[in-house]
Amino acid sequence: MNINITSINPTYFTPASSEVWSKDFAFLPNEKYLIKAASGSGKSSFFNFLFGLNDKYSGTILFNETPISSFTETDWTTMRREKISIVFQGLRLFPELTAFENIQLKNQLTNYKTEAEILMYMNRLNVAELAHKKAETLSYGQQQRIAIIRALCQPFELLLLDEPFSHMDDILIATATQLITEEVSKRQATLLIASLGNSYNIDYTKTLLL
Ligand SMILES: Nc1ncnc2c1ncn2[C@@H]1O[C@H](COP(=O)(O)OP(=O)(O)OP(=O)(O)O)[C@@H](O)[C@H]1O
Repeated sequence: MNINITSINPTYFTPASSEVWSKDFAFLPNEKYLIKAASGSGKSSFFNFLFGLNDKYSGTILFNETPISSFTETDWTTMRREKISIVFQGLRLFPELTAFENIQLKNQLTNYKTEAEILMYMNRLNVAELAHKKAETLSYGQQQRIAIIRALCQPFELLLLDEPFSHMDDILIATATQLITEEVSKRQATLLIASLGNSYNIDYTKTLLL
């Protein structure tokens, strides 16, 4: 998916000058971008615009030439099932469901991954033994790993990760970035990672300061 952005700004606050707000730029397939953002600079707003959860902006965002402001709720539901996947800063796991159920809930919409593949991902991120524990009983770093696996268990052309590794140690981050970049390359997808500082040793096409 080609994403073209022309001079966007949130309508509800005046952001400081940056390489995102009021600028023109593109995100291309099979490329990785780091959005380096100070707290409060509007990183969640930017991701919510791209995920269709917030349309309070001026300027234009095009997905393959189509302004996303023209999408209906049905269009967005399809986009979120087939084209865009996200790890929210607040994760948004279902606390009463188990780790495995949280992943399957998303996966079952498209049956994108087999149960064996999901368990293999859980093994790689060292959470397989937690599969049947309720999400609310897991540490935040464990929940982050579940949210990452959930995001990978659906089709996508755009993967949005908002501070996805904040509670993970360096070894786990290296494993997670390996898994994520493998999946992104396989699908020729666009990866956007928002981070307050760390760039996680990923080979980015471009870093944008927000
Ligand atoms: N839907 C909204 N309506 C009105 N104001 C909003 C809305 N969403 C965010 N804001 C405001 O916009 C500003 C930027 O918020 P945002 O959550 O986008 O920043 P952020 O960079 O993600 O912050 P942090 O890194 O601290 O989570 C804040 O002052 C926030 O209160």
